[in-house]
Amino acid sequence: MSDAILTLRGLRKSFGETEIIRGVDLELLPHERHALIGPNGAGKSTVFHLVSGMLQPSAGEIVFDGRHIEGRPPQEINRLGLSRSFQITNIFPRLTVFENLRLAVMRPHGLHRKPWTLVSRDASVREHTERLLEQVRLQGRADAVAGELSYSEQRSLEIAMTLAADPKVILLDEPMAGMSNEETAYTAGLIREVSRGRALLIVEHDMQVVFALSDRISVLVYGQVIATGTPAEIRANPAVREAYLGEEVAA
Ligand SMILES: Nc1ncnc2c1ncn2[C@@H]1O[C@H](COP(=O)(O)OP(=O)(O)OP(=O)(O)O)[C@@H](O)[C@H]1O
Repeated sequence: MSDAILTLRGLRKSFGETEIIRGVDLELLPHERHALIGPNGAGKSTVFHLVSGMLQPSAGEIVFDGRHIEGRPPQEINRLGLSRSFQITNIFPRLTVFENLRLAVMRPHGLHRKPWTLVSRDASVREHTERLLEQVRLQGRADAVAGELSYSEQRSLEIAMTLAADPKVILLDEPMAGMSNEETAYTAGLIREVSRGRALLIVEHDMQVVFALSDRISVLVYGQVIATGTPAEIRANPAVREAYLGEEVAA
């Protein structure tokens, strides 16, 4: 019996004749920060698409919190407590920060239309939204139009939206892409805070961030996990250095 909150077993995905994910095994423990790294085209985003339900696996199992979720629709997987970062394109640019986040908070409550609960629900939705804004330090920007936020502020909003349903597992796909060093450091700190008490699976190309943030790292090369271990173990692994890291992080 495994303690993992998320388990991938023999996961495979082909596009036409080409097998891109070639038997991936991976375990995410309940409170760990786990990075999935690997060269361009290794299949990292495809793994995320499979786990979040955007793509159907060709074979294999995905077990989340004791339930098989392979092939289930994204909304259902999300409702079970696995949340993938919303891309910036999911932010409504003309709505305010508060309005965007409130929509994300309301989504898991469904569309119950019981008038006698509306007032109390409104208050709790507002409270929850404010708490999330504080958590990602956007409370001062609540009334700003989302489309006018800076890039890293948009990413913070995106992270808050990911947290809205209080997920057990968060998947973040390249959250630092396109950021300056300063923005990267800020966002890394934020991710560290908001992932506390949850499991995080992150795909990120910035190796400094990956090695500083992760409890464990899995290395995906050509659709297979060639190693999983602590940052120190991964850094010292000869196969990983040969296939991916090279001398970059050898020091
Ligand atoms: N829908 C698709 N149809 C056909 N091939 C695809 C499809 N999606 C991805 N691929 C191919 O699968 C391979 C893995 O892509 P994927 O985006 O998962 O890699 P990645 O590790 O996330 O890469 P990067 O680090 O560059 O983001 C690539 O060769 C890509 O061209």
